[in-house]
Amino acid sequence: MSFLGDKSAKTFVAGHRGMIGTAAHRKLAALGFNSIVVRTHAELDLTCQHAVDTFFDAEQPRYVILCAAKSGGVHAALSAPAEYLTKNLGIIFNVMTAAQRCGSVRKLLILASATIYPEDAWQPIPESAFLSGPPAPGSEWYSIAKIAGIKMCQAYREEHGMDAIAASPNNIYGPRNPFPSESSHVIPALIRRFHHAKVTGAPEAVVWGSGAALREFTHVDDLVEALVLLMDRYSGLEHLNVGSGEEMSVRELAEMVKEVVGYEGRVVWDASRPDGVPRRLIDSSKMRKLGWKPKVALRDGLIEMYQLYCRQQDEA
Ligand SMILES: NC(=O)C1=CN([C@@H]2O[C@H](COP(=O)(O)OP(=O)(O)OC[C@H]3O[C@@H](n4cnc5c(N)ncnc54)[C@H](OP(=O)(O)O)[C@@H]3O)[C@@H](O)[C@H]2O)C=CC1
Ligand SMILES: C[C@H]1O[C@H](OP(=O)(O)OP(=O)(O)OC[C@H]2O[C@@H](n3cnc4c(=O)[nH]c(N)nc43)[C@H](O)[C@@H]2O)[C@@H](O)[C@@H](O)C1=O
Repeated sequence: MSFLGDKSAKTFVAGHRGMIGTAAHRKLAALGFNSIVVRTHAELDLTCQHAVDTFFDAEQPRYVILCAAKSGGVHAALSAPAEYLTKNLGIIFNVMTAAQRCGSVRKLLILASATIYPEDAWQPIPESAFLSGPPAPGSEWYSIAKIAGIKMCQAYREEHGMDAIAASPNNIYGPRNPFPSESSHVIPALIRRFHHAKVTGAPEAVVWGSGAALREFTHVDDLVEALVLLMDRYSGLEHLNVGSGEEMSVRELAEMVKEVVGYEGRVVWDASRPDGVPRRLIDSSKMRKLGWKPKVALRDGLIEMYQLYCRQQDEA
């Protein structure tokens, strides 16, 4: 039976309070999945192997979508290398070993990342660039855990016949409650900063780096459409890229966020902050061949996020 034909099966969405996990949970509920299993971080620490084993033995899920991770933006990943490496390795290791051992799991999907690729990879980066060189410095701690996750999916498929797959998304953005902190990814950080500058009447607002870095932004609702498609129709050894294909500079992004927020002051670039890799555009043609087509235009997604931010500010 396919994933979409099996909506009463127990489906564990790990990390359902995070940005992607929330959207995945919402999407599955809307599709009619009626046995979704969730645990908060406080209820189940996925870095604790014994707790994860006990949970899988008790719940016996049939499907697992692993959205839990130690995740953050360019600065956060640079400043906590040990945490990014060990927590992400621990979560992936514990969930995959427990899923294999408990025997109930028919399919498992992990979220890798487009940061797995080397900085000098051909752009748009195809899946075949995987392990063609070391991952870009700065985020390598996080990336090595994601690389290990992809290799674990491949090893478990080869040795145990486990249907374990991996998606590698590029920069994802979308609604989230509570709104992410300043140390998070670029889009929520800029919404916060431009809004604050607007309401305080500040003449200028600071944006990190040079503005020259190129990034590809994909709305979280489009990503979860891809995840559902992968759960339903894909059972390959290779991880698949998920990105909108729309590339822009951080400078262009900052101008768009500024306009959506309605801030009329000046943008000042803080060159002491990291740019990260100069360019990261992935080739998602394999995902598109499966039938995936991103729908949310960046400007519309930004408007939705800013409205949410204003509502949250009003309620606070
Ligand atoms: N956002 C992006 O641009 C991209 C994300 N990804 C990957 O997608 C996945 C989801 O990302 P995203 O939704 O943005 O991340 P978030 O940080 O929004 O969510 C991660 C969730 O995982 C939970 N979590 C963290 N550690 C543990 C733990 N030890 N035990 C249980 N739960 C835990 C967090 O809970 P708490 O907050 O309580 O710690 C949080 O709810 C991650 O694997 C990430 O690496 C890949 C590419 C791009
Ligand atoms: C796929 C991959 O995607 C992400 O990696 P990232 O691209 O490094 O993410 P970011 O959102 O931190 O930065 C993007 C760009 O934006 C610039 N920038 C400007 N001003 C701010 C700012 O205020 N904050 C931040 N964070 N960045 C800023 C910053 O200098 C950089 O050039 C992670 O989610 C990673 O986990 C992941 O998996």
